[in-house]
Amino acid sequence: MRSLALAGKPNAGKSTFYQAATRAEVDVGNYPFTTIDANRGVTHARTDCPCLDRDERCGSERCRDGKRYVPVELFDVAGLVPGAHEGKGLGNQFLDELTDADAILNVVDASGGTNAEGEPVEVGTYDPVEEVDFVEREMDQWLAGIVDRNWEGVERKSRSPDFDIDEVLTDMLTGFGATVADVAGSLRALDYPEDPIQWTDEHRAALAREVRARTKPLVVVANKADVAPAENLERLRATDKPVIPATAEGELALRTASDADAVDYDPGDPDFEVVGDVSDAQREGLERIREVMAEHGGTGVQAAIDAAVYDLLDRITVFPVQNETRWTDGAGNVLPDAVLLPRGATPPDLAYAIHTDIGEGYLHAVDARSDRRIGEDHELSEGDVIKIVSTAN
Ligand SMILES: Nc1nc2c(ncn2[C@@H]2O[C@H](COP(=O)(O)OP(=O)(O)OP(=O)(O)O)[C@@H](O)[C@H]2O)c(=O)[nH]1
Repeated sequence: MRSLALAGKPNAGKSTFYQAATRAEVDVGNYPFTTIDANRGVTHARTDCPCLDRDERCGSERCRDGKRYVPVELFDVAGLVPGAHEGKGLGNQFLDELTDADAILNVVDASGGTNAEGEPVEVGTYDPVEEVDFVEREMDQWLAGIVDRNWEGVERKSRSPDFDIDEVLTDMLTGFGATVADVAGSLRALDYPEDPIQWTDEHRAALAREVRARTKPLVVVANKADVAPAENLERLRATDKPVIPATAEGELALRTASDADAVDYDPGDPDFEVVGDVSDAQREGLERIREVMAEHGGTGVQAAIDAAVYDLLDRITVFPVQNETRWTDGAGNVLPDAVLLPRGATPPDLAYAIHTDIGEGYLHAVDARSDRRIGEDHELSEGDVIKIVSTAN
């Protein structure tokens, strides 16, 4: 799993979401992500820690009383405006960056208080449903442009006797994150002429749409839910996308207050408790956030990340250990790591995800909960605690 990208029109609240979601990070140097800069950081998916099944909580710095936070890269890309695929705004630079993302958090201003360019208008006068299609449309048109520009090459290759359209198109789209399965699935989903020379612009546009939908699934973050008319949220929910109402500003306020020991709050909690000194104005602000949380089950920031990781991308969390009795690594740390794997992953997949050497030297695996060996084809499950035995460890 590579990363999640925040996308949306200017002023929808992406920076606020990003700041809130990456705030708790302290130890950035320990992550395998190459570039960490102002717009690229670490957030966390939240799941149950396996230590909940033991007598004591594990004490990992990423476990808060059984709530486990699993690192995921998040990046925020500067303002996308309509026409970006033609180079408007920051245009292609934005779209290029999106190629890195496994899934997109499409941040929408659900209050309807800003227009397509992000300029303030009277709350409720702009239809946020417009914003739901817009990010997809920009990505689709941009990818269609890439396909168009490369089509002559595809036609040339089609004259070769061992021409394989899946392979040629995958080569072309691999930079966008497309696999052979994505390309083959896209080709089968629609009815295309066998000979690339007979393809029209519409065929290429349809292929771009299909590949994009498979490689960049999208969750709608209906932000500014604190001031959004209920009707807007209903209209957003009526689209065919997963929609998570959110208040990024509320989450940022809670995380800031939590850092200052003013409130007891863990990201993703449905509520919080005021535990420190706060001014009357602060208390009033916090109570307003509480009302929004009560209506939506939380601030929505953690829920949006979890929806992207666990629902859209269908990942499971697996906890590798070296000692299957104590659930520790070599240094005695309990449940030190959590790895996100695609559903259906097997012990060798986990071994490779830990390190290529561990994967190459794979011997067998032990399920630490049952203390039994599991086969190479065994499908791992959410929350599994697994010891990998490898010639490399
Ligand atoms: N009411 C309300 N306002 C919010 C919320 N989240 C963000 N805002 C406000 O919306 C405005 C825009 O937020 P930003 O986070 O800067 O928006 P952005 O999408 O990053 O904008 P660009 O950097 O221009 O792309 C700011 O004034 C925020 O305070 C929210 O949950 N509720």
